[in-house]
Amino acid sequence: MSTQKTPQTLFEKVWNNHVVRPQTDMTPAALYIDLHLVHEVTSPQAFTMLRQRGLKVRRPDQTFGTMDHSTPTTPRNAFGIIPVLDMQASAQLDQFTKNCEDFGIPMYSLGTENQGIVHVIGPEQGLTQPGMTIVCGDSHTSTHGAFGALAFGIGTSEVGHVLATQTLLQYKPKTMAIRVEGNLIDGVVAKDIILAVIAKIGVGGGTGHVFEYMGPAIRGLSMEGRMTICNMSIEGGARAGMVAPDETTFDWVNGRPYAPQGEDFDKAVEFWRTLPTDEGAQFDAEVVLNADELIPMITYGTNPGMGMPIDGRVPDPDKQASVSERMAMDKALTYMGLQPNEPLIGKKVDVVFLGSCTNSRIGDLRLAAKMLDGQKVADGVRMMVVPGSQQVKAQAEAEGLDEVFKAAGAEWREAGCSMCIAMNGDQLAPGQYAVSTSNRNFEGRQGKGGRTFLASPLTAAATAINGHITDPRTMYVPEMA
Ligand SMILES: CC(C)[C@H](C(=O)O)[C@@H](O)C(=O)O
Ligand code: SF4
Repeated sequence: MSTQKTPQTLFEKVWNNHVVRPQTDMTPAALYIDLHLVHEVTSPQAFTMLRQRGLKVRRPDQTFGTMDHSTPTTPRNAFGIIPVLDMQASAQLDQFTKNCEDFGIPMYSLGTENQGIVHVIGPEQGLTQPGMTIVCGDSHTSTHGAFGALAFGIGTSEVGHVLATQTLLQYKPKTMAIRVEGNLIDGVVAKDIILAVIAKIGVGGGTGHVFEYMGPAIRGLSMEGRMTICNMSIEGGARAGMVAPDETTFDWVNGRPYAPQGEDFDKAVEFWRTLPTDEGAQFDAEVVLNADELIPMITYGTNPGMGMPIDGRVPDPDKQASVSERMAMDKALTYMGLQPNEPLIGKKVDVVFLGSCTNSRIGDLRLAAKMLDGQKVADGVRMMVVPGSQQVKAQAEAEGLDEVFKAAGAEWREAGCSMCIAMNGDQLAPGQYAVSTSNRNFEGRQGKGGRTFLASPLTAAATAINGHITDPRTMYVPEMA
């Protein structure tokens, strides 16, 4: 009898480790959830359901809350408090505090030292660890997959289910390998990789799949770069995105407050080393990209798949293969106020937004600060710098990055989702153009009538200086990568 085990992918290992009840032809699998993150927007009805049914939270110790979406990012008042002027937001935040208190869930409230965007604080606190299952009522939960966790967004009724049972009903997704060969050239960063992936496969390209990003270019990325990439997996239609854990991962997790400590950490690492995809394991699909050929990317349209190399021209709807593609592109270009074949370099912008769970970590801020050091944001351009968490903010201030941004004329704000979603007072005015480091460019996403170009922090900083869309390679400081 052969003792050889069938080679497994990273996803399959994590999935199999968490199946409580296997999937059948008729029913989904029940998966055990190691970490459940909650925020103020998608949890209220779930808590209402618990109250109505007289249920408790099954594992409050594996549940964690933070305030992020509807929190203002305006400066603190004389008492060090961030005032919430919007009545609805204020009521939502109060309700969230009450829900977490009533059910015994630890939570970071507005302005406190660890508060921030849910997908920034999980990794930062060491809550996010390799091999875990992680869910949150938020599509960008895919971010946590950068650690080799299986992490994905769930709906509000599922939030209730996980709160009550610590399990989730799921059909097993397929797998897709996204192999990025070669090495990035100067001025090209993780955000450009993921924008290129989505431009290649389209916003529906990953539907029903979990991505595993692999290859030398991914191995060469910092944890922050890997998080940027996993974050936008959902924008390629995927259920989740993962990167196999390695030394970069272990070093990053080591010493964080909720990470295993001392000997426990060593034991954990031993286990984490068993997680990477086995030689010969099969994926259901594969996509290959070459990092050497990538240049900075930017979107021109109203979904994240409408992206192109920054030195390209806006595509012509008439040249699209199908009627539906022609119509979609026509509509997008009309909304964006762009002409077919127009170059984007040189296009004037009104706002530059550096922030969101895609690009608001310390590495993103350092990158932009290097570009902005000693420079000025162009006249007539508003640049907002919004750290992803209070910890990122404190770190940036300790390094003097806030001074660089302020001296350049940018706004230095409190932590939160901010203009990524425009539900907290930070938003574009109708017709305004923004280069944004966030992940979504849908119509009205950053404010009614606002028009978004998604790009990297480097492209954002270069654009802020010139006041028009700029290829960061033309302003590149060598030691920047
Ligand atoms: C509010 C929440 C449901 C939403 C999401 O799930 O992604 C938000 O975070 C977003 O980015 O659009
Ligand atoms: S920063 Fe943007 S994408 Fe991320 S969780 Fe907040 S609203 Fe969603």
